[in-house]
Amino acid sequence: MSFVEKPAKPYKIQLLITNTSKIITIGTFDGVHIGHQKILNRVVNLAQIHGYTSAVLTLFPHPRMVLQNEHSIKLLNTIDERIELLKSYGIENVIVKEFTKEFADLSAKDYVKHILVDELKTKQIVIGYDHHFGKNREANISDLKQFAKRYDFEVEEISAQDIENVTVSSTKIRKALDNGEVDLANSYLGYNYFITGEVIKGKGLGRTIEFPTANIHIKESYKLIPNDGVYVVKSNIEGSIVYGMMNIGTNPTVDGKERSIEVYFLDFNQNIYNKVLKIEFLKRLRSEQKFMNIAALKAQLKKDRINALAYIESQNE
Ligand SMILES: Cc1cc2nc3c(=O)[nH]c(=O)nc-3n(C[C@H](O)[C@H](O)[C@H](O)COP(=O)(O)O)c2cc1C
Ligand SMILES: Nc1ncnc2c1ncn2[C@@H]1O[C@H](COP(=O)(O)OP(=O)(O)O)[C@@H](O)[C@H]1O
Repeated sequence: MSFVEKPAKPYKIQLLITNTSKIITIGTFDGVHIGHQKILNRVVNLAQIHGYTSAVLTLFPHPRMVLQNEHSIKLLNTIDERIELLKSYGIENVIVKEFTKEFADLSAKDYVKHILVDELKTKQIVIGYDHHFGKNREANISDLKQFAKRYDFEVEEISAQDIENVTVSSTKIRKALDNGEVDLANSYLGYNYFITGEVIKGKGLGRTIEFPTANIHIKESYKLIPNDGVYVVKSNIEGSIVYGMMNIGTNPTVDGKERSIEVYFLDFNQNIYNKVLKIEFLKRLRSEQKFMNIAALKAQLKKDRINALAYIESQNE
């Protein structure tokens, strides 16, 4: 199977903005990693103390996609995944603003007055010391503190020290995944890196070698796919945890041209065409190889299965 890179469609998100006083933090939060989680925790705790709604203002598409027209940029989460992750850490109101050229052109004052104060009813902002905002990133945290006095909200600054103490970054996680180091990425994320996609028809070859594979189609072309290779993975299929081994690559043995993502699920025999699966990466087993023939590939798949089972057993002890 293949997944075709389509240009990202303009994304319209209609999410309810609650009509309540809010404590918010603002950012891209790509990955929602352990550093982000610390900030989210602070927002959730303060919201409870003050009786505010905890909220995140996040922008989509990524500013670089819009301002530099960079379509090659890959993100750790699709926008839907980002919303779900933010909610899973206790954020009550996730507000996604479409990042357009017009949005980027808002002056710092208009952004604070119209969006943060009037529209979102912000009472407190938790934000990093180096945050910039408004047209051309014209305003900084000391400007924000001036606005706070004028419009009656509070600013809690996260210090340079606190930010440097968190040695994790979205960039580091992207690099780890580009190298296939999923266990390193998982330790930075605080959860297992995952993809979400629909099971589509492949060439029908897998079944003939007794390794049927679910071919996964990810509709968001900006989603980062880990480096080509074979991985132990896990999914929840209709309430049951199912382990599997995934191949990401071009299937050189059968002279494949396009990159595909396919999973052979262990101890599993169900038709799952058209189902949308969330699949977590657990461990990298090996690189994709070109074998002499299909029999050699099949022999390797049997070895992969033994290695995958040994890994799963070692984790479940
Ligand atoms: C765990 C796993 C590992 C694989 N490793 C390789 C590999 O190293 N080289 C390769 O050419 N194909 C590899 N494949 C892909 C097979 O070539 C592929 O499953 C087969 O072509 C069937 O494709 P289909 O589902 O589109 O019919 C692997 C598949 C799986 C599930
Ligand atoms: N153990 C399994 N792992 C993955 N898919 C399975 C398994 N058992 C049955 N299936 C089903 O078989 C399909 C894969 O069969 P396969 O012969 O590889 O065809 P295709 O190339 O069209 O995906 C999957 O999409 C799924 O619906």
